[in-house]
Amino acid sequence: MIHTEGLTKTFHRKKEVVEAVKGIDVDVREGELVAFLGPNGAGKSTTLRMLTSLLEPTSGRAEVAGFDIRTQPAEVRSRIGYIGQGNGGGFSYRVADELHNQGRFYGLPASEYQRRAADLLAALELDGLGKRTVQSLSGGQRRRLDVALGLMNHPPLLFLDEPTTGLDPHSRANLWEHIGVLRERYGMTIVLTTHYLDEADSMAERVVVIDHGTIVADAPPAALKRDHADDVVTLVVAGTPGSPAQVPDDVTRVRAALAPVVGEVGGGAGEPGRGGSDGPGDRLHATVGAGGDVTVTLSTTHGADRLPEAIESLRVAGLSVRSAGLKQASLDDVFLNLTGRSLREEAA
Ligand SMILES: Nc1ncnc2c1ncn2[C@@H]1O[C@H](COP(=O)(O)OP(=O)(O)OP(=O)(O)O)[C@@H](O)[C@H]1O
Repeated sequence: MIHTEGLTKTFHRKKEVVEAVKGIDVDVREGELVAFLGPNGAGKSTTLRMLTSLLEPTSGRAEVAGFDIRTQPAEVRSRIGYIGQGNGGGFSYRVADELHNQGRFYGLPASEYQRRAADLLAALELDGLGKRTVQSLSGGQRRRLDVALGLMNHPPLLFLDEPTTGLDPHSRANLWEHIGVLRERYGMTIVLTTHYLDEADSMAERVVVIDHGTIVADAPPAALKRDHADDVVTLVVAGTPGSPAQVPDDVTRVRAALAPVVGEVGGGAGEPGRGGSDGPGDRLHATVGAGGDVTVTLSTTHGADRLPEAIESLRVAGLSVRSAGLKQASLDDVFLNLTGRSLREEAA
């Protein structure tokens, strides 16, 4: 559906030169749901605007739905839907009129655009609102109208630029539900941008992480987390009551008990474990707190498995676990490890 080679875009604004996109190579297969994830100004919208033929690339090439974005923009446009960041409907217009006008733009006969409009209003739970003006709709309804407008030409490929930004959590979930239904019904390929980490994680089949105009990672969310981030298991183990002289023994006992869980290579504080320097492996840190308890943190790719194994190993060794916790790897950890910055903090 999409194939790009070295796509770039440089803006010249007065004396300022902004290299918004610095060489994007990406392929999207038919039926995929791909999220472009990155902080503000990363180049996501600019990439989307080039792929939709709204913006001419500075260099590089791209084929979208089988057509060249530079030389065959009309063919591209007739096969895509594009839902930009702003609301598409004119505020004082009626909902149904907006949809019908969109159908006319695509040269559909009246019977066809009326049928499609009615179908989409029903599919997006907007039925009954056709006669209302756009400005009278709620934020979530307005965004769903945007989606309906983008689907009037039944495009095989849909671009959504930050579809859920500004919506409350309920409306976000609701819009996603509708996108899922539409995808099933029309078998669309979907490319969207977002800076909601949770959304990219749970909804996208593939996440393309963009930073400073380049792709820094491109994989399914689970693979990104496996390859670029760790789960962290935290355990507090009761120390032996008595003199401070026993402290090193407690740490040694805890380490010995956890050695089979961590694996043959892992175990040294701060040392790379399985996976070596090529990727994250198990890493164990054990320190003694003021109260004499041993705090263990285990960085691992399989936290949900390691946590019960670790508790059981400590129990078998006669050690008592006071508390245990698991923080699973997130796409923010992935972004942090790849760029040295937190996407969550930048968004805030
Ligand atoms: N028309 C333009 N003229 C000059 N600079 C531009 C123009 N459009 C975008 N830029 C700049 O290009 C860079 C990338 O912008 P872009 O909108 O693609 O980022 P983004 O990742 O979509 O960000 P956001 O999440 O905020 O939408 C930014 O520095 C932006 O200021």
